[in-house]
Amino acid sequence: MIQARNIHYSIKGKKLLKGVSLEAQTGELLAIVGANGAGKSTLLKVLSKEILPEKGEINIRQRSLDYWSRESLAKFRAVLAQQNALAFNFKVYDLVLMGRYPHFKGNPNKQDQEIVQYCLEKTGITHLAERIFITLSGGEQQRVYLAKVMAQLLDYEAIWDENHISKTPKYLLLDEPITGLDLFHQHNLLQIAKELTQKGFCVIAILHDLNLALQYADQVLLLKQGEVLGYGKPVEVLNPHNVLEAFNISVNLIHQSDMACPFIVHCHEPILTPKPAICQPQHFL
Ligand SMILES: Nc1ncnc2c1ncn2[C@@H]1O[C@H](COP(=O)(O)OP(=O)(O)OP(=O)(O)O)[C@@H](O)[C@H]1O
Repeated sequence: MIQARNIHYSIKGKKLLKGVSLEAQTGELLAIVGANGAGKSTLLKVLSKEILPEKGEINIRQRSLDYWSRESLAKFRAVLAQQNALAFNFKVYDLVLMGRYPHFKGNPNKQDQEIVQYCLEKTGITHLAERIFITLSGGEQQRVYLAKVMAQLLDYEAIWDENHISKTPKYLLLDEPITGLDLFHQHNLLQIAKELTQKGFCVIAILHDLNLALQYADQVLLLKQGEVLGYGKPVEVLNPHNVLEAFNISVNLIHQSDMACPFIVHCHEPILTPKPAICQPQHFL
């Protein structure tokens, strides 16, 4: 379980996170949603120990995040950041193999290589293995990042046994993982994330597409200006009232009998923008 309690974070006097708490279990996909600038990436950076909160507590595997060194965290926690800065002249295969670095000393063994092969296959990039990373399209690059973080965390047994559940919990933190992906690959990525939850992973993903959050998340954390506006089951959190409050847009939740979850559509109601004061004729009198 990853637990965050009462997290506060400020930068240059601006409060970016104000008392955020969450609890994500293994076997669960938690989606973090909210408008641009709501604090989602900041929260993910705090959870991944990239930045330190000024107040609050984070526990992972029943121990404070402070307890874990970066090296030990790298064995069971991987992060797909929004802006990656990988060494771009590497071949795709070598970049994905870098995901295994926390696990081997010196040279990768056969198991590391098989894990890499498996992750290339799962993300549909085996045919790109010998390509130089910078020559790939944006969506292809995004799948390489996914393959790399998968390779970092997967147990060898998991590639042979689809029912394998990791004995030690794994944590995958994804910041807007579907950026640049086409519709097929958006669903493919989230299906992989779901499968990983069934292998003993806890996945926390920032998503902008609320319909994908409804479809794939077990829980949703809705942020507004650094505060939690809603936290719980997707259909409960992503109700029209909360969506209006968080995104300033009117929506309806459409339920269809042949669909497992409702979907959100924009409806053309007036939105709650602060209206400019309209001068009434008497003001001119
Ligand atoms: N280093 C910084 N200096 C000043 N302000 C910052 C800094 N980092 C983030 N912010 C501000 O903090 C707020 C939250 O940023 P954050 O990146 O967490 O938002 P977000 O919810 O991930 O947004 P988006 O959906 O646009 O990616 C934003 O207003 C951003 O401009």
